[in-house]
This record gives sequence, C-alpha cells and structure tokens, in this order.
Amino acid sequence: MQDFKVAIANCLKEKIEDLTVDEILGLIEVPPNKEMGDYAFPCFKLAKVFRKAPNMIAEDLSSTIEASGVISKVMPLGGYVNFFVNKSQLAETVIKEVLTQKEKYGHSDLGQEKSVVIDFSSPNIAKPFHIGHIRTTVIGNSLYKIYDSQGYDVVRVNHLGDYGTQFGKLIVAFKLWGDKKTVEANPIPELLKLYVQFHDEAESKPEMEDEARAWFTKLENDDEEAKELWKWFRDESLKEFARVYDLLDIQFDSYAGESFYSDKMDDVIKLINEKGLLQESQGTNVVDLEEFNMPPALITKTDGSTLYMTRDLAAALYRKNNYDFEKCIYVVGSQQSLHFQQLFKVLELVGFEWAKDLVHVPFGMVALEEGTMSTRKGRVVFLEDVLKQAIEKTKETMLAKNPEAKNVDEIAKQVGVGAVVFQELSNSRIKDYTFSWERTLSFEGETGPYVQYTHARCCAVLRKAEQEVTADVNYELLSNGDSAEVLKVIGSFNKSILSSLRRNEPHIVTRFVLDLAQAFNKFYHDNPILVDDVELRNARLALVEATRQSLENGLSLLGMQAPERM
Ligand SMILES: NC(=[NH2+])NCCC[C@H](N)C(=O)O
Repeated sequence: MQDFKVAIANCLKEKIEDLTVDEILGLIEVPPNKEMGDYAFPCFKLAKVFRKAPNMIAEDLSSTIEASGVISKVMPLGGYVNFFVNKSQLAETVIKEVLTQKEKYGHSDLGQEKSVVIDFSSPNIAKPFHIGHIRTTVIGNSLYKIYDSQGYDVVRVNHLGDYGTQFGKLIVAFKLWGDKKTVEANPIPELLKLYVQFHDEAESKPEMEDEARAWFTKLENDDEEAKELWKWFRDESLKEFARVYDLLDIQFDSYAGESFYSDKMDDVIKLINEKGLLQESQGTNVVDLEEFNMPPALITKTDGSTLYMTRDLAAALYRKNNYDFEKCIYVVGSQQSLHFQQLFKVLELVGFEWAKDLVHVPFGMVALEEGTMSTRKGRVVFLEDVLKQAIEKTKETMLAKNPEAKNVDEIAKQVGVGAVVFQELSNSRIKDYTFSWERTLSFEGETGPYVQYTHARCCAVLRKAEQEVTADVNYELLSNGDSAEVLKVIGSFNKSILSSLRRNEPHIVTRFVLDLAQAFNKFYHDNPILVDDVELRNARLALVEATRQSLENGLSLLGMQAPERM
C-alpha cells in the first residue's frame, strides 16, 4: 500500500522542513506489531535539528498532525510517531469504483485517438490449423482486448498465408490427382495430402517444381483458371478456420492476407530501388544488411516473383497509410525473429521514421510429447480437436458431479475452451513448452476453471442473498485482514492491465485473476457472508460483488467467458 506511505510522508513534510519527502519516505518503518499501527516514523535523527529529545519531538508531531483522509490515528510511542491507516477508506474507494464502473472497471482512455494494429493468428491456407497456432491466436486476441480496454482503436488483422509458390504446387497436384468432391468433404486434410504427394513425386521429377513455379506466375498474372482454383482452396480453408475462431469467439477486422498485397508491392520495391538499396545476387534482388549483422533481405526473384518479405513490406506501408498506427504489433513465433528484424531494418533504411513503431511480439514453440510437429509426417495436433476434446472432457466432469446439471453444453464450452486459453496465457510467452493433454485439461491448481469457479461461487452467494447489493454500506466492517487483502488486489487491476500492455504480456492479467481468486477464497473460507447481522451482511455482499465484477472483467481481457454457474 505504497500510496498510504506517500500520504503519510506528505503530512510529515508539512511539519518538518529540514527533510525532503523522499528522505521521510526512506525513514518510515513498519512497526513489529499491529497494535503499534501500520507505519512508524522515527524521530531520533531530528533530535539535533529540533534540539529536543526524540520522544518529545514525537509527542509534538503527533499532537499537530490531524488524523484525516487515509490516516485514521496518530500516536507517539517512545521516540516514534505511529500511524494507523484507514482501511475502511480503502474499501470504500475501491468498492464504489467497481460498483459504479461495472464492466468498465479497470478501463481507461489512455489510448484515445490512437490506433494500434495487431497482426495475429495468420495461418497458412490449405495447411492444418494446428496447436502451434494457438499461441498467436490467443495472445493476439488478449492483447486486442487489453488495448481496447484502455481506449485504443485496435485493428485486428489476420495476415493469412494465402500466396506464394506453394499455391503453384497445389494447383499442379490438384490437376494431377485431385478431386473436387473429396476435397470439399474434408478440405484441409485432403489439400495437405496433395501437397505432401507433390513433394514426394517432385523428389524424382524436379521438372514438377518448374511447372509449379509457372502456375504461380500465372496466378500472379491473373490467369483465370489459376485464380479460380486458388480462390476455391482459400474459401474452403477459411471455412475450417472459421469453426475454430467461432469456438474461441475471436473476430478480425481484416482478413487482408498476403494475396491482398499482390498488386501493392511495386510501390515499396520502387522506393527501395530509388534509395539505391536493391542489389542483384544469385538470381534474386536483395537488400544487403551485412553492416547490421543480418543476412540479406530477399525482395524479389529475378523472374520478378515476390516473397514473404516483399508482401510484409507492402503490408506495413499499407497499414501505416490506412490506419496511421501508433504501434503495429506482430504476434508471431520467435523462429521468425530474424525475418522481422530484417523487415524493420529495410523500412528504416528506406527512411520511414515509423519503422520504430513496428513491434515483434515473439513467443516460444509448442512441441509435442512424441517429438516436434511435422506436417509432412502427419504429426500434427489440430487445434479444433484440442478445443473439442477439452469441451467433451469438461462435460463429462460436470455430469459426473451433477447428473442433473442444466445448460451443460454451453457451460462446458465456456469452461473447456477457457481452460485451453488460460493455460496459453499463464506463462511468460517466450518460454517453449510441450503440449500435454493431461496438463491442459487438468482443472486442478492455477487454472482457468479455478478462476471461473471462483466467479461462479460469487454468483451463487449473490443469488442466494436475494437482495440488492449497494455500495452504501458500513466500510468499517471491511477493514479486517482478509477483506483488506481482497480489496488490495482489486485496487491493483488497472496497474496490472497497464503493465501487461506496456510489455505485451497478457500473463500479468492472468496473474491478477489468480491472485484475486486466491484472496477471495481465503476470505470466503473464514468469513461467513450471509449472516443475520444486516449491516455486516450488506458490507460483505458488496465485497463479493466487487470481486465478481473484477473477475469477470479480468477473464474478459483474456478472451474468456465468466459463466454464472458451473
Ligand atoms: N505479417 C506476418 N508475417 N504475420 C505472420 C504470418 C505468419 C505465417 N503465415 C506463418 O504461419 O508462419
């Protein structure tokens, strides 16, 4: 409770000219036991200046400092001035704020009139949407909610991998071995099969690679047949992605993927060229970055075809021109760190002052227990399967506990999906981790279901109370240890959101909801709420409602639901 200490130091400063507020702050101590107050100021160092004995100084100071505001009592004690802080005032400030601001509690208008672009999820068309994509998807969505809560105008971009030579390969394979009906019945796995078959065959028939390149060039040149096939692959893949986004309740403002920039790359290439940055090297045009200890950035091949980098250059420029962002965030795995360093450097060299506002938010890899994932070898865990199994398993657990439980499907979805989301957001994002079914679906310990359950517990108490909850209560009754702990956490909500925003680390908000759930459960365990004493009951119910609201708001920032019953 740093603020209390500052308030006390300011009070003392009015009476002691010879010390600065910081010096006073440095002297303030916490007394060894509660009866002696919350803070104590030693007067020994002042004896010389005041030409008085320390206990006399303490008595003089105590008699002139008024107990008001956050200070509830001032008392001299053997050379110290002892202070008691007003916990009921803390309770009143926090609860009134939560109960009036409701779902806006914790929010601010810090980012008003500023825009932020978040590029996240961005899977590749015709490839599995697998467990490796969960991190970017869930972290990106939570960052969106966090920035949005602080008043930023956020543009959520799904930079789909829907362009490039692999589509030439897919067209060749489809024309050779594909069948429309089979693909439609099971799009991504079937397209993947074709892609894998292409690679197997091309090993002995390298001319297939040329053919694929030719088809991609046709696509870049707007050939009807190529475009039609490509569009169909894209539409079918998007249908599959949409199912996952629905389960996660995630939306995007733009699906401008790589193909969107197919006619927008010339401008940026021209700018690079005008700056004299473009060099020819082994069949490609590159920007040399040796000076910055990076390999050259590949801009185009000599046949004119473009690359992932080219499309990212065009995308950055497009976003700056259209959204005038204060920050453009790329939530992409740390394997692509070099790509982003190169991208940002090239834009800086072209002379874009805003290159410094591009931020790569990396995260570690997801490995499988049976080894690394390999799309070609079929070692993939589909994201949709993970979410569905999480829901199924939650449903079983719920029905085992209460066979008559109502609304099971809806709640199992909120809790099952929430469990997966929460686990993704509970560690610092940069750590690699091994995906394990067991851990993801375990509802023990510091998990999403635990927090959601605490929220549902608050709801149950409020339901049972059958009365209106107001902030017009006797706050003296909320000044004991357990309630003060809960209130201290609730009061720190905005600080947690801001620090997760500054570091682009949603796990700080995850920590907040866990701390609050733990503090509340301790309070709940030791303090009966629905007591006969009306005053006490009203005060405790206000605390329950403030907790419930804060948990709901915190979960929402993580992209999770807060069911009322579990
Ligand atoms: N602007 C970007 N490069 N965003 C990230 C794209 C991620 C890419 N499609 C992949 O799956 O690896």
